[in-house]
Amino acid sequence: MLATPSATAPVALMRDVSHTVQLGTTNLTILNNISLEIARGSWVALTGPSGSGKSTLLGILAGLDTPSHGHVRLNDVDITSMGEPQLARLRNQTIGVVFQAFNLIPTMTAQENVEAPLFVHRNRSDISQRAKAMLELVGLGDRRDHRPAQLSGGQQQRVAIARALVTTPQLLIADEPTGNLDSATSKQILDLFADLRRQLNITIVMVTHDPDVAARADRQLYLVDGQIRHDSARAE
Ligand SMILES: Nc1ncnc2c1ncn2[C@@H]1O[C@H](COP(=O)(O)OP(=O)(O)OP(=O)(O)O)[C@@H](O)[C@H]1O
Repeated sequence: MLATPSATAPVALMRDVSHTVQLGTTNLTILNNISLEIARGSWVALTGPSGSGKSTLLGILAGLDTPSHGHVRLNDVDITSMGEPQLARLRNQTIGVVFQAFNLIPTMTAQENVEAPLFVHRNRSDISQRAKAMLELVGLGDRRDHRPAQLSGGQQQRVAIARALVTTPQLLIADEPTGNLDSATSKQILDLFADLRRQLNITIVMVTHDPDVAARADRQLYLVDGQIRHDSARAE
C-alpha cells in the first residue's frame, strides 16, 4: 500500500538532483544539483532558454526518468529507489501529463482517449461515466464521439487534459501545453487550468517559453544550464 499523503507535505520534492548522460567519451551534465519543493495546490511555471534542462527536470519530477544523483519524493514517498511496477502505480495515481503535441490516439474517439488510463486498474463499470464527466468538465460534453482529427487544436488539448486528470492525480505536469495553440486558444486553456486547479485542488507544474503563459502561474522558476537561476518564491 502507498502511504496516504499528508495535507501539508509538498506534493513533490527534489533534493540535490543532478542528471548526467554519457555522450561518447564525455559526460554531459543536464541538471546540476537542484533542490526544490512544490507546494500542494501551487501553480509553477518552469522557464529558461532552450536546452537548459526544463523537460528533463519535468520528466524526473514525474518519475519518468531517474536522476543520476539525488532524491525525488512524490507525496512524501521517495521514488528514486522504487522498482518500475510500484513506480508505474504511483505515477498513475499521482500524476497527469499533458504535452505540446496533445499525443491523442488518432483512431479513438475523445471518450475512448479519456477512458484509456482508467483501464489499468480501476473497476471497469464506472469508466464510461468518469470519462464522460471529465469531458463535460473541460467543456467537451458534446464532442465525445469525435476523433482527434475532427477537433480543433484547443479541443484536442482539452481532451488531453481530461485524459490526464481522469485518474484524479494531485499533480498535473504540462510540457509547453499551449505551444501549438494561437494566443486566444492558449488563454482559454490557461483559464481551464485555473478552473480545474480550483475545482479539483490540483498542483500544476508547466514548462513554457512564453512569458505571458508563465505569468499565469503563482511561482516562476528560471533554469539556466541545469541550475535554478531564479525562483520567484525566493525573490524579495
Ligand atoms: N538522453 C539524452 N542524451 C543526450 N543529451 C540529452 C538527453 N536528453 C537531453 N539531452 C540534452 O540535455 C539538454 C537539456 O535538454 P532538455 O530537453 O531538458 O532542455 P529544455 O530546456 O527542455 O529545452 P527546450 O526548451 O529546447 O525544449 C539539451 O542540451 C539536450 O540536448
